[in-house]
Amino acid sequence: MAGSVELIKTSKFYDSHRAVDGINLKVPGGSYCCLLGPSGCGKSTTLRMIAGHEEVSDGDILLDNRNVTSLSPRQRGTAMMFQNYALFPHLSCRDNVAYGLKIAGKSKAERYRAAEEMLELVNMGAFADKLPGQLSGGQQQRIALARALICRPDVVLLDEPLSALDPFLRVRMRKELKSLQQQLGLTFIHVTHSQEEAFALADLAIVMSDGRIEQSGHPRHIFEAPRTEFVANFIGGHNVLQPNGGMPADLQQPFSIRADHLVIEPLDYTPPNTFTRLEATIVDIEFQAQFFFVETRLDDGQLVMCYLPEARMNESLMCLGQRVALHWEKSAINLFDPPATTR
Ligand SMILES: Nc1ncnc2c1ncn2[C@@H]1O[C@H](COP(=O)(O)OP(=O)(O)OP(=O)(O)O)[C@@H](O)[C@H]1O
Repeated sequence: MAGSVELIKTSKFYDSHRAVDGINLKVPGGSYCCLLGPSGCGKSTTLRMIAGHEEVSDGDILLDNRNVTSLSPRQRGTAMMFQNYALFPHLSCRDNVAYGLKIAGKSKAERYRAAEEMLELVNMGAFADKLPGQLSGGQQQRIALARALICRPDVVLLDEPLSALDPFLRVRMRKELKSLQQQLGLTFIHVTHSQEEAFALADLAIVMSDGRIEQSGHPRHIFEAPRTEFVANFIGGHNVLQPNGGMPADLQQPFSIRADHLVIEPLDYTPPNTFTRLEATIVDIEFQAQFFFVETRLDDGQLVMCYLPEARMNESLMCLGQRVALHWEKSAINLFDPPATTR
């Protein structure tokens, strides 16, 4: 399928600072790929290099196996949608959407016909004559998307496209983005801070840290088996623990265990021998609708969080300061890659 993107040992230096550090990445055509990571890890720089808005310091970028590293944004067949939508405030929605075709030298009739088609595609046909300032955030986002799509790109690059929206609209618009991407069969590369957003959208999630790729793959696979301590901490829902005297002797290295894979029982409970048992003290309890978040402290000071479904919450057992026994099935332990092979 058209729209494959490949980065080969691609780096970006700002003076001596390595914003992106020799990353290798293959995004198959037609994928929904999310670049995910904390602020400053190099997501937007990577996206801008793919778009051609940022010069590559080292390495190559291939689009459909064609080396585009030194081509201008317009020569690449990509379209970019910016965080603040960057709509022209004095132009109607029709003219905003048609803008790319004007630059490409198309006639007014041709660009208006195409703009109206795109406006229909994003359900904004009725707003063609409005100015961006007359639209809600979600509507502006649809116009920005129509504008990005009008030149029929194979690859759409989206920099934090949902961050300006309130939480309710964000969830609605992310469903629309995904359904449009599937309907058009395009490659979307979407930058986000939000693990939840990336996991909901991506068939391919790329977790970045400090200019490098920590882990890439299907979100479900990343969640089931984070390869590094950083990934386990960043995606959330995991406890990263250091082995201590109370843990099985074969656990010699840090490991992670999912918060929803832990069981809390009274101290006198003895689990089957396929389980690890540790004693802990409850230090925090939060009600979070479908489940309770219970934080405990092991005797060596490590904090362990547990998600307990509401139905399993025993209010007499779960109170602050209570001593409890934590259990987890040994098979639920996730071991990280040895440091030398993680990057
Ligand atoms: N034009 C620039 N000049 C100098 N340094 C830059 C420039 N743009 C980005 N950087 C630096 O490069 C690193 C990566 O920045 P980038 O914007 O790619 O991160 P990001 O992961 O997208 O962050 P955020 O989520 O906050 O947007 C940061 O340390 C940033 O300060």
